[in-house]
Amino acid sequence: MNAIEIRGVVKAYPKFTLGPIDLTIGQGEFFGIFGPPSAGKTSVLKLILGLLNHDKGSVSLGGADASGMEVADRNIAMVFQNLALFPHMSGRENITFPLTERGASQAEIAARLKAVSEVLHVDHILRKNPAQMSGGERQRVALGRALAADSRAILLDEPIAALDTRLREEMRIELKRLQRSNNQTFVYVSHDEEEVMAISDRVAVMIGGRIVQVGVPDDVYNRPNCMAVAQLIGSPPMNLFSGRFSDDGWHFECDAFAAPFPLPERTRPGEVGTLGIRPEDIHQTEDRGALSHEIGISSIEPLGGYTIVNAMLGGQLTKIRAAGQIVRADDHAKRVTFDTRRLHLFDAEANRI
Ligand SMILES: Nc1ncnc2c1ncn2[C@@H]1O[C@H](COP(=O)(O)OP(=O)(O)OP(=O)(O)O)[C@@H](O)[C@H]1O
Repeated sequence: MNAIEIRGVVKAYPKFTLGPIDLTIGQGEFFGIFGPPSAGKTSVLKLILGLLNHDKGSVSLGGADASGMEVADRNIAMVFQNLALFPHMSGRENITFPLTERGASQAEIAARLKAVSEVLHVDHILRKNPAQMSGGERQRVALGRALAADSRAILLDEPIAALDTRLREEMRIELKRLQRSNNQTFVYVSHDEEEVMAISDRVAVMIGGRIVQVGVPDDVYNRPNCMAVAQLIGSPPMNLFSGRFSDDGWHFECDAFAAPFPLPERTRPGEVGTLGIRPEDIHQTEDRGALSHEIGISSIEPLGGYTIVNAMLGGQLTKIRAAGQIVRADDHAKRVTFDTRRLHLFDAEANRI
């Protein structure tokens, strides 16, 4: 049975319309929602939690219609970005708050606290107040509170955005481990594509109040269904060349180049379109054939294990991701070739061909 089903949901704010949203999240799934600021990600979580009433459509939880169901009856926990811990309560009181609220027995509270402390390693902070905790500790307490409630699903809204990079990476691994060991449904919102791609079983990409693509991270990265997703996912973003598909159906022509690419049958000869190529799919070559292009290197950014080469290709700035540490522009070839198995073609409406 699906943990969460959203069907045709629309919510109109005065200046923003969310939806229509259709989303199915499976029991035990780690589901990521990714999108730029103001895409509507938090609003989707609020719909699930019951903090937001929709104008149209339906939300079901565990197969039951949740319309009109009170927040407390939905049995869903949420970890907010600001964590929303009670400042006057200790770590222990914060974690056990939902259990105390619903009148759980002292024995149950003790058992749940023990279980949560074991997985989150929070024993040493149970007596501290939030003001005495580090960012990572507060984070653990907020998660502990969500886990202690033993809810149907946990919604996490940018839960680690405020932490430093190293701690974020640690927490990411910990979150995934927790979710797996509890086999609990997690819905994880982030505007950090690397984070959401690394942690999620499936990802929904939201833009302007709509979900534009849902898929496993590999699919969203390798088969973005429109140019907007292609540009949002991947860093540096995909290089896009606008041009047209030649009349003979064999070439893509643009200002930067006209080259024979094995265009799929679905492309319409003579139509305008866009060719996309990810920075890591452009390679150095000595070959001077029709599939190679001359570049003029404008700058290089050595980033440790790889180097970003900023180059002009037929007048267009093109990002190339080269393996290894390149420190001088002269150490990179002045010709490149595209991996033709990894081209992305988009039609005049910016949809994937
Ligand atoms: N209660 C509200 N009343 C009116 N407009 C709202 C309300 N809540 C959200 N909005 C608007 O809806 C849009 C989406 O907001 P939402 O917080 O869902 O997006 P988000 O993707 O989570 O953004 P962010 O990443 O910046 O947190 C925004 O333009 C916001 O101003």
